[in-house]
Amino acid sequence: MYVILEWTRVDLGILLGAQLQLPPLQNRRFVTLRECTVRLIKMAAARLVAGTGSVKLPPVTFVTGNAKKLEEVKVILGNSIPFQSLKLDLPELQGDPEDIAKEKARLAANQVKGPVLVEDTCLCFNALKGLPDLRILHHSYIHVYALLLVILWIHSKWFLQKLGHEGLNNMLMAYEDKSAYAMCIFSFAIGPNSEPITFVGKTAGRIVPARGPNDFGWDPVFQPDGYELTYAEMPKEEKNKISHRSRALALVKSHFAEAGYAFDT
Ligand SMILES: O=P(O)(O)OP(=O)(O)OP(=O)(O)OC[C@H]1O[C@@H](n2cnc3c(O)ncnc32)[C@H](O)[C@@H]1O
Ligand SMILES: [Mg+2]
Repeated sequence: MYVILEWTRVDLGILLGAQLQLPPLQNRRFVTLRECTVRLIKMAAARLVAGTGSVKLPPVTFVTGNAKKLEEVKVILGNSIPFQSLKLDLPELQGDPEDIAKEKARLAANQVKGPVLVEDTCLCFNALKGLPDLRILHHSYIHVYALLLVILWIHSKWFLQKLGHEGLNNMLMAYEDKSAYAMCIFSFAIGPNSEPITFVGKTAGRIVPARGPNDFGWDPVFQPDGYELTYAEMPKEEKNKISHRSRALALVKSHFAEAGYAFDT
């Protein structure tokens, strides 16, 4: 039976963790008793196997073909997780965002033959009713698609390249609801044969006519809630404080801290 525990720093998990000399499970408000026990046992077992009190890993490889992503990841992670980067053009997969991220991690781990981190990012519009067919969208916009309730996510380079910033705005022309969210999913695979795990970060905002430098994807058309500036207009440090990417990476960092990985240098 699952028992829901309110997760505080003085609860059962912390007490168990302290007994086992394990780091606390961070950033979790609720956790099942079963999940807590399984995690603690897994971490303890991994450390016993490693024989050193921590799990030893070769350096993590962050695989991306996008230099702008890499810039942000470097700044956000700082020295918290030692990693190297590798530019691989992985296929632009379609489907459920978490599945895409996991598949990317599998493909990357198979090539790297070691621990990898990948990410998949998408911009999701809340208003569009119906999946657009790009060819029709280009000519007569959205009239044909008024009936189905759908969240459209724009997660491929190809989509943005085809439509441009104006095209993204045009898609929402007939709708009052310009709300959207940016979503980033990191996936970590410890090696080629391990099941990848995912970490999701989201930032809510809306789609606006393009403003600011045009050097990173859809940044000029996304204005996060609570701000008068688009991502592109914000100083980088400001974007990194509230971005979908930094929120997902906060979870990645917590995971690494909980697992207590140590890295070969
Ligand atoms: O090799 P990967 O990591 O897949 O790099 P990519 O450029 O293909 O990246 P995605 O598939 O995740 O992203 C799809 C599109 O979203 C854009 N994008 C990703 N993160 C963004 C961000 O923080 N702000 C604006 N655009 C972003 C990116 O430039 C692509 O055009
Ligand atoms: Mg991609």
